[in-house]
Amino acid sequence: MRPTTWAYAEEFPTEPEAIEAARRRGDELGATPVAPAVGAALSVLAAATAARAVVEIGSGAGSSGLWLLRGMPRDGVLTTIDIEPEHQRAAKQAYAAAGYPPQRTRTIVGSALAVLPRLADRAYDLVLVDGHKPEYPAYVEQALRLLRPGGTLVLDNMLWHDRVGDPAVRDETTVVLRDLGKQLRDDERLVTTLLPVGDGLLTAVLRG
Ligand SMILES: C[S@@+](CC[C@H](N)C(=O)[O-])C[C@H]1O[C@@H](n2cnc3c(N)ncnc32)[C@H](O)[C@@H]1O
Repeated sequence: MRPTTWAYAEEFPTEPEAIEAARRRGDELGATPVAPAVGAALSVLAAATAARAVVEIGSGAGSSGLWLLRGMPRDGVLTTIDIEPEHQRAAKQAYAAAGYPPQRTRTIVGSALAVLPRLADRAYDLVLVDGHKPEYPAYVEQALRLLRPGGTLVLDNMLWHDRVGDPAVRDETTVVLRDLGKQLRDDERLVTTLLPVGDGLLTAVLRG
């Protein structure tokens, strides 16, 4: 694909003002927010699957959560986890500033690997993974337990800054993400694709 076409597609979505503000806050806090094209894909996935119960690992300052909420049905609830209280505070403010009532979000401060085991089995329609990259395999193990049959698993950064696609790059995080992508691709329980949007959005549906 020509770089101009690529850039056109990446810049195609219109970013709502409240999400732009959350993205800027995320950048300030060092909680790298999803790019608008990734966010728009999250909205579409949430809308296409009418995801009412969503878990997010890595709230940041709320960008990805706002994109998800945008696509979810009006009575949908986003459960979002972040280890940094300051990030979670910023995310909460972002949801309120965008007009979402508090009952639409459940914000949890804590380590994802401590929080996830407390969430119910087969109770969620969609799980977004955007936390600490080396922990992705452990998040996935939990996510597959949380998802209902037919539910959607989404992992951001699965191309990891152009590193995953280059076999010569073998640092620890890259290898973890590369191996995980292939493992999910080959998992018979899942229907999987790696969308080359933003930094790579691996999307998988748990077969019913
Ligand atoms: C890439 S940022 C998430 C950005 C967010 N999804 C967005 O679009 O605005 C990663 C987030 O994961 C959080 N995080 C890192 N390690 C974590 C852990 N072990 N448990 C939960 N959250 C973690 C960080 O504090 C950070 O806010």
